[in-house]
Amino acid sequence: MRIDVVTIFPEYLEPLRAALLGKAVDKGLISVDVHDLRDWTHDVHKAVDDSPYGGGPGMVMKPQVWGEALDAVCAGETPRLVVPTPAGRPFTQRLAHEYAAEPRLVFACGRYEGIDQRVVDDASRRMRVDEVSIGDYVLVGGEVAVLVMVEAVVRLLPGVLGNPASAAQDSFSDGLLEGPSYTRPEVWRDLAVPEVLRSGNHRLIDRWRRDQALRRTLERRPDLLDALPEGALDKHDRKL
Ligand SMILES: Oc1ccccc1-c1ccno1
Repeated sequence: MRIDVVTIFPEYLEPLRAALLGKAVDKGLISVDVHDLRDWTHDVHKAVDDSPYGGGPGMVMKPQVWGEALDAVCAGETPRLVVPTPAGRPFTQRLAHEYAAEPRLVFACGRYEGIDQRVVDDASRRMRVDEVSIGDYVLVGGEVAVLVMVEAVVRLLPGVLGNPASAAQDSFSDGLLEGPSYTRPEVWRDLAVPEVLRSGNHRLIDRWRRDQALRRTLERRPDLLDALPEGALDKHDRKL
């Protein structure tokens, strides 16, 4: 997978070269190129924003600069363009899986009051464009959202995680939140590991884990239960 990021703060994306993601680059599983948007300015001040039409607070990122940058960065194999924005569709594990199947992703990091909408409208004439939110809160810029999305996507690629089964048992992989996890010692500060996990009875252990996941999902994210496909809950699940 080829990943490109366009930003006015390239240093914000340094974590993409560290740890798991850095290893994925070293293994040749992904390539990551970060581009400074200001490289496509032509004025001495390297201006990337301007006042909003219609008035209002803040500044809007200029279409000319973004247009030239995306023309250059998106050249070659047509990418899927992802634009983080608080006004975007939710970024979910399902969307992460979709992105993990893409050969090329380009991320456009907006700042200020956002990017002139015509940049998305123009790009949509040549490639698939997603305006995506990582949650219902406001950040200063899209860089942090890109770090979140790239990590969620790249960990799904074959060969990235040490144990591929981990991704298969993720929270959300079966539509539910993951239940609690435990490791040694058996008792810690008078708190004991649930006995069933030490029983060696894997049928009971699997049932207990499923019950814990259902209870946690019901308590914290009942909306996920409503979104489960027909037949996802068996008769035991429905008794909880
Ligand atoms: O708040 C933002 C500002 C710029 C770019 C993205 C965001 C955002 C907030 C939530 N998801 O994305």
